[in-house]
Amino acid sequence: MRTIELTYPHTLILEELPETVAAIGFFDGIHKGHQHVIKTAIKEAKQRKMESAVITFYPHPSVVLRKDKQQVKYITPLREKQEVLQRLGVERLYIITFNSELAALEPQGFIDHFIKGLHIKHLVAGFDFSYGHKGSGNVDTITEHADGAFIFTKVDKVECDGEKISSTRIRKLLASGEIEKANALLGRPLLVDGFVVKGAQRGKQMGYPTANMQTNQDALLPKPGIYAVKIFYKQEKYEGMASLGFNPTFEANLAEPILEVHIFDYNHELYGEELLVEFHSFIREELKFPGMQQLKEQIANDEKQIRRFFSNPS
Ligand SMILES: Cc1cc2nc3c(=O)[nH]c(=O)nc-3n(C[C@H](O)[C@H](O)[C@H](O)COP(=O)(O)O)c2cc1C
Ligand SMILES: Nc1ncnc2c1ncn2[C@@H]1O[C@H](COP(=O)(O)OP(=O)(O)O)[C@@H](O)[C@H]1O
Repeated sequence: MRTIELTYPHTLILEELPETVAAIGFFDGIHKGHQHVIKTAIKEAKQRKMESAVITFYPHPSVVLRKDKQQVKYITPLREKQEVLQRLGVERLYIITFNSELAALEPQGFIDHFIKGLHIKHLVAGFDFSYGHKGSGNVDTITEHADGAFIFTKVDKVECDGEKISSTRIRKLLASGEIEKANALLGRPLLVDGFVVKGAQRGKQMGYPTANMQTNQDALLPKPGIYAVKIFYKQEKYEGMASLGFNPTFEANLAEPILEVHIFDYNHELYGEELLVEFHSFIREELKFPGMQQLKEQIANDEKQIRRFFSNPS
C-alpha cells in the first residue's frame, strides 16, 4: 500500500495518477461498518481493473473546528489505521491534512480538488458521510457535484444487535470495559502499541515482572483495570495479563494510567523494545491492597483466571 499525505492545495498531476475507486471517510477504528465501505471499493476496483484507495483525514476535524484543548484520542491512531488498511488489501492511502483551509473549502471545491483531481472514477462512502464547509455536502449532493466525472455508491449502515455500529458506540464500550463487545464491533481485538520503559522495579520482586509501556499519546485506552491480553513481540505472539491503571497499592497520585504487561512463560529483558498489546477480556477493576503480599495473591488468582480464559475460548 502506498501512503500519500496531502495538504490543501495538493500539487498532484491528474494525468500521472491511476484511475481509482476510492472509499472516503474518517474511519476511526475501521470497524465492521467502515470495513463494509472499504471492501465495497476494493471489490469495485477489482471488477473495473482500477486501483483501490482510501481517502481519509488527519487530525480529527474536531481538533480544528472545536479548538478544544483536550487532545483527541483515536481507536486507531494513524499507524494502526495504515496497518489495518494494508491488511484489508487497500492499494493506495491518501491522508488529507484537516486544517482550517480545508475546513473552509466549499463542497464543490472539495470534490473538484480531492475527488476529480485525484482521478477518482468511482467513490464509495457510508450513508452519513459529509464534506465541504460545515459539512454542507452529503451523500445526496455528491452526484450533482460529480457532474458525470465519477460514479458514487452509498453504503448503508451496518448494525449489530439492532443498533448502528459506530466509532462513538465503540468508544463508549471501551470506556465501560466492555472489551469483548467492542472487539466484536471492530471485527478484531483492540490493539495498543508502545515501548517498554523502566518502572519502580517492584514487579520482579513480586514474582510478576511487568513491562511498563509508553503508549502513543494519540491512542485511546480502554477503562482502567486488569485484562487478559495477547502480546506481539518480534513476530511471536504470547499470552499474558495487563494492568492498566494507577497502581493504588503503591502510588498516591499518578496523573495518567500506566499500561503494564506480564507475559506468561517468558523471562528476558524487554527494556526499549516495542510490544503490541491486544485486549481480549476485562477481568476486574484495580484495587488498593494493604500491601505487596495481598496484591501478589490476587495477581496469582488473576493469572489462573486468565490462563483458563485463554484455554477455553467460548
Ligand atoms: C495482573 C495484574 C494485576 C494488578 N492489579 C493491581 C491492583 O489491583 N492494584 C494495584 O495497585 N496494582 C495492581 N497491579 C500493578 C502492580 O502494582 C504493578 O505491576 C507492580 O507494582 C509493579 O510495578 P513496576 O512494574 O513499576 O515495578 C497489577 C499488575 C498485574 C500484572
Ligand atoms: N514475563 C515477563 N513479562 C514482562 N516483563 C518481563 C518478563 N520477564 C522479564 N521481563 C523484564 O522485566 C521488566 C519488568 O520488571 P519489573 O520488576 O516490573 O521492572 P519495572 O518496574 O522496570 O517494570 C520488563 O520490562 C522486562 O524487561
